[in-house]
Amino acid sequence: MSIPVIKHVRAFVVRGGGADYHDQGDGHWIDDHICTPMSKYPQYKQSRQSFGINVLGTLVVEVEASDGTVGFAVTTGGELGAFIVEKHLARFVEGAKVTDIEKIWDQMFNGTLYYGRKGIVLNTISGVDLALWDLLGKIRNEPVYEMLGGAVRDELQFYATGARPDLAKKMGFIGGKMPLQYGPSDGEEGLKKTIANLATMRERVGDDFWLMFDCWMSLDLNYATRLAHAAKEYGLKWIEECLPPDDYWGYAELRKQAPKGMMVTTGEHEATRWGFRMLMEMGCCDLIQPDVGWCGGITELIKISALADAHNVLVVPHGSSVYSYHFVITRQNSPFAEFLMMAPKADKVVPMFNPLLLDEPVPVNGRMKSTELDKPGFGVRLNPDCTLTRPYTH
Ligand SMILES: C[C@H](O)[C@H](O)[C@@H](O)[C@@H](O)C(=O)O
Ligand SMILES: [Mg+2]
Repeated sequence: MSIPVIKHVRAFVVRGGGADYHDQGDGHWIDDHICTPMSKYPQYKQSRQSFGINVLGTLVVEVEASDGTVGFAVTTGGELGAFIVEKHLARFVEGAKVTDIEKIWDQMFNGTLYYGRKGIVLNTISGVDLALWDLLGKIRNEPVYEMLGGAVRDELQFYATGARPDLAKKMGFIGGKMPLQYGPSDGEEGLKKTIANLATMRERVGDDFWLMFDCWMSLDLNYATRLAHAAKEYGLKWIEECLPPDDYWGYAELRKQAPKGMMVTTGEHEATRWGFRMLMEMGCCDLIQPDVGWCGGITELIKISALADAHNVLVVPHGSSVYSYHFVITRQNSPFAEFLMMAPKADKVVPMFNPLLLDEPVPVNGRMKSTELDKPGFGVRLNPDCTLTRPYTH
C-alpha cells in the first residue's frame, strides 16, 4: 500500500477574529473591562487590546500531500508562528509520510526544546499537528473523531462563555461562564461588585443553571480564596484560572481552601503532558482546560487526557472550535464542551472562529449532534474572503 508523503508545508497570517478570537472590534464584551494581570496598571485596565492581547493574529498552517490533498489548521501565533513553521518545522514535515504524525510531533518538540516548551512554539506545533490530522482525515475520507476511536455519545453539550449567561440560558446552554471584571486593584469595592453581579445573574438564571467565573490569571491566592467563599452562597460551579499559570503551589493551596463542592479549574495557558502532569500531581485542580491549538495539538491532548483520566480529573478543552469538538465527542472524561460567544454583546450564537472558517458547526439549543462532524478531517474550509499573507517562505 503506498502512503502519500507530505510535499509542502506553508504558513499564513490573517487578522480580525479567526483563531485569534481576541482580535475583535471596539466595544466587544471580550475586550471591555475584564480583569487581567495588567489591570494594576491604570492605562491597561479598561481594554485588553490596550496591552496587546491581539498582537499575534491567527496562524494558518497548510500541508499538501503528494496526491494533491491539502490539510490545514488555524491557531494563534501569527507572524512569529509562521517564521517557526517555514524556517524550522518544515524540515520535519516535508518528505514524511502522512501517517508519521507521532514522529513528526516528537521531532518538532525536541527540535525546538532549546527555545520552546510552551507558549508560541507550542501553539505553532499544535497548528502543524492539527493540519496533519486534517490531512490524514481527508486522505482516509474520515472525520478526525472517527480516527480517534469514534464518538462515545450522540451529541455534545455546551456551556457558553460570555458576558450574558442569562441570554445563554435562553439559547439552550447548560451554563454560563462570565469574565471577572474586578480584581485586587479594585479593592473591597470591586469584590462587592463582583458578588452583586453574581447575585443578579443567579436571580436571572435560577438555581439549576451553572454559573462560573473566568479570572484569566488575574488574582492572588488570598483574593481568589475570598472570592470563592463569597461566591459559594450563589452556587458558583467553578472558579477558573485565578492565578498565574506557573503558580502550581498557589493552585494546590487554593484547591485545599476552596469551598467544598466548588471546582477549581485551570490549564488553558498550560502545554504538554509535562505541564499538565504538574497540575495533576500537585493536586491543583478538579478540571483541566487544555486548548487543543495551544497545548500541543490532538497528538499531545490524547496523552494529557489519558493522564487526567488516571487522576480523576475532567478534561474540558478551552474554546478551539472544531479542533475541540472532534476530541470531546470521543472521550468519556470530557462530558461537555465550551462555546465562546463571539457576538459583541454575547446575545447570539456566532461561529467561534468567525469569519475565517466555512462550514464551522455551531451549537443549536446548546447541543451539537456528532453527525454535524461527519466530514473528512476537521470538516471546515478556509473562507476565501479572508486575506491570508505568507510572510516567510523556505
Ligand atoms: C473570557 C476570558 O477572559 C477569555 O477571553 C477566554 O478566552 C477564556 O479564558 C475562556 O476560558 O474561554
Ligand atoms: Mg478561561
